[in-house]
Amino acid sequence: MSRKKIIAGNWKMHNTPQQSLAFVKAFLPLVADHTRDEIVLCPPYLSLATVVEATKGSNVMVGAQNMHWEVKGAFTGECSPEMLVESGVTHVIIGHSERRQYFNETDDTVNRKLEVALEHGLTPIVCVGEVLEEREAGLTEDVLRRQCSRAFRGISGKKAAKLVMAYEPVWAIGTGKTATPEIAEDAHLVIRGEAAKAFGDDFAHALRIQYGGSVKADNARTLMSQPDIDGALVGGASLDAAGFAKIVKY
Ligand SMILES: O=C(CO)COP(=O)(O)O
Repeated sequence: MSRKKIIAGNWKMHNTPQQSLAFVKAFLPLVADHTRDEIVLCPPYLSLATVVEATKGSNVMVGAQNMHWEVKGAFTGECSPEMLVESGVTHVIIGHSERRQYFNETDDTVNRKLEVALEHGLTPIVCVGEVLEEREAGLTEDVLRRQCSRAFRGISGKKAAKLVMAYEPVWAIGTGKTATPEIAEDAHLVIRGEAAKAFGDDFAHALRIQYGGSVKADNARTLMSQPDIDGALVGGASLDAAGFAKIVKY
């Protein structure tokens, strides 16, 4: 079975609503005929509505970069799954390493968010990946197994059908140091193995696993030609419409 690749741009804290609109206007014509892959833009919260509106009827979907696990409540500064769904958002990134590093995201909160995202019909993109010290200490596989098994805890394969995983080695994010296709492929196999343990072989076989970390137009094709790399989660290089379109069309 071939897995449809999913290529997502994580804009992080870039692009005001006006800047986002200008991006979408430039980007849509460049990818209008592209049906081979799923294309997702993940703007910051305040630009979500603008991007949803501007991409309506197109082949581009919209994801959030985070969300809370509760539907409502006294959680100042947070955004709920219900709010995302009502805004026309279809995808949500969960457990990005920057959230783990700067905003106290843990394997446990990732698990709670994953469960709630699935309950609300969102397509979760769950990020896992080791930091440099862990890789150098030979702990990559342990870290990936732990992050995956904790993220999947208590979740049924039936419910998890929409799940997308992203392998983002932290040492490759924003550093220009891309993982070699072999390193990425090995990590993807570990993640697929954990999915098989949690949800069964058929599920794992259908699961899409993106690679993220210094993906550029000139390395996208090599990465995505690996058998277990099913797309890309692109940071810096997704901020330029023409450049990101090139990645999408790798
Ligand atoms: O964190 C990333 C995507 O979520 C990757 O960022 P860069 O593509 O800028 O390395």
